[in-house]
Amino acid sequence: MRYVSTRGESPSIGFLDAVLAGLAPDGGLYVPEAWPAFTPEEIAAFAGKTYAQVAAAVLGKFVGEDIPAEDLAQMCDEAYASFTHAAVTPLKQLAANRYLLELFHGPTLAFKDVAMQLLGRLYDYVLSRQSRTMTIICATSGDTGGAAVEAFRGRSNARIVALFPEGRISEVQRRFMTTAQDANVSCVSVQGSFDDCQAIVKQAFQDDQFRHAVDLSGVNSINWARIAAQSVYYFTAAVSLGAPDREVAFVVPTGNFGDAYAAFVARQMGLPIAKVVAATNSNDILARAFEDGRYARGAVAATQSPAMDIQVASNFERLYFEAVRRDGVETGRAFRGFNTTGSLDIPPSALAMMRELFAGASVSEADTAKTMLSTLNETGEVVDPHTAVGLAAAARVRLESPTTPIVVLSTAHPAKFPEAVLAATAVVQGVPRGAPDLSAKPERFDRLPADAAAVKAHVRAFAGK
Ligand SMILES: Cc1ncc(COP(=O)(O)O)c(C=O)c1O
Ligand SMILES: N[C@@H](CCOP(=O)(O)O)C(=O)O
Repeated sequence: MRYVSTRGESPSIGFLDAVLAGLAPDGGLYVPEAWPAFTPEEIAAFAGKTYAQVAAAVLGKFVGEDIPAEDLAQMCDEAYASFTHAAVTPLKQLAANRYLLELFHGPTLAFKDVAMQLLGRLYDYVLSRQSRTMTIICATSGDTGGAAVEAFRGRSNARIVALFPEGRISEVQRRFMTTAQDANVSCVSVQGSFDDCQAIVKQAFQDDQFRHAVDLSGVNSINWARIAAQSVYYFTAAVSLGAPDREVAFVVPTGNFGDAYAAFVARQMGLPIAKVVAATNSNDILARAFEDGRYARGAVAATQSPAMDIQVASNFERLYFEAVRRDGVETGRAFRGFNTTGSLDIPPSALAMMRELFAGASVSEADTAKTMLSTLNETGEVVDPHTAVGLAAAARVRLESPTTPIVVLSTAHPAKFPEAVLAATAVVQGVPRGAPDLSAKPERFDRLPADAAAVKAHVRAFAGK
């Protein structure tokens, strides 16, 4: 399996090289050169398999010859043994044809653990064989950073720098990063937004000298292994609801568009997905793009669902690339232009292709809070504000067939956002049994301006390069 850049100007590379590379040298994102697929019989055979077994089968399609099947299977077994629920990502029925897919049973209580627990092992596997130590940089609006720190802390062949926007993530999210005392972890509070943090990460990858000096890698959803690992739960959920003989729709709380795009990947591989609704908070760049065909950045607003306070949805470039029939020159032109002007007009044929699968829905702050309360009253479930955005969007979904099950992704445990949960529902939400109480642990982080040069200097000093 080879990987090509969405901007068409970088040579194709193998799976492990794509994983370690982060961004392609031309500034694009890596995608598979051709889509691997399962037959309906192969998908049906996932029924009754463990999560780790399905993960190994799905990931195996992307890994190709780069990792022997038994090694990949062992990594999947170990990664998903770190989850506290036997099903790893259990489905919970809320009403007729309405389900929650709980993705928060990993060590940092957010869906990011699903991919990150695997990535930590994948890096260890490759880097130990190459006797190499890489510097990982990641931008976070709260959850990627914690999951990445947890997955990489204490590892001898990787150091990690997590950039988070100052004052714009919850205290629990921050503590999942900043209480790690391991010498290979550096957390940085950046005086700016998540978009600033992500732009700095992308700039760092495009500085060849810096990239080589620190041996840079990235574990945001830039990294194809993140997307591949996140496509697995669409298979397990859909199969348990009757796929491949029955279509399923998904509502995905969305920010950087990695998770919703992973649903597209699952469909490319043969999973019958009727619809994917990208549910946003008031940072609604994607909802607007699917609605009016204009992908245009707005000012970032702080919301109760801070992990989705994003106005530049990195993975939209991957979808655009598909929608313009894999024209790398056009994708490069469009996204270089977007970086300069802050907007791009989606060609009508590309928009039509996107709308075959995707719809957007933007949810107000008032509706998010109301949904947390009504979900508690009607189902007894306390949900986090990101999940509530998904549930509120799901209430608006009209599908061609009313019997198609609608699965809302529950992307974080409510304990990560106790203030928002308390304000909306009057419930005092503590961390679940077995999860660490980080509230009294000392924190350790640096503060920097939203400036790529300052961050790169910090990373060099941290890496000793
Ligand atoms: C809790 C939570 N929900 C939803 C999202 C949005 O996911 P994505 O960025 O893949 O669109 C995030 C951030 O990634 C998150 O942390
Ligand atoms: N919401 C994310 C933002 C980064 O997304 P990623 O999927 O590209 O890592 C976060 O919580 O950090």
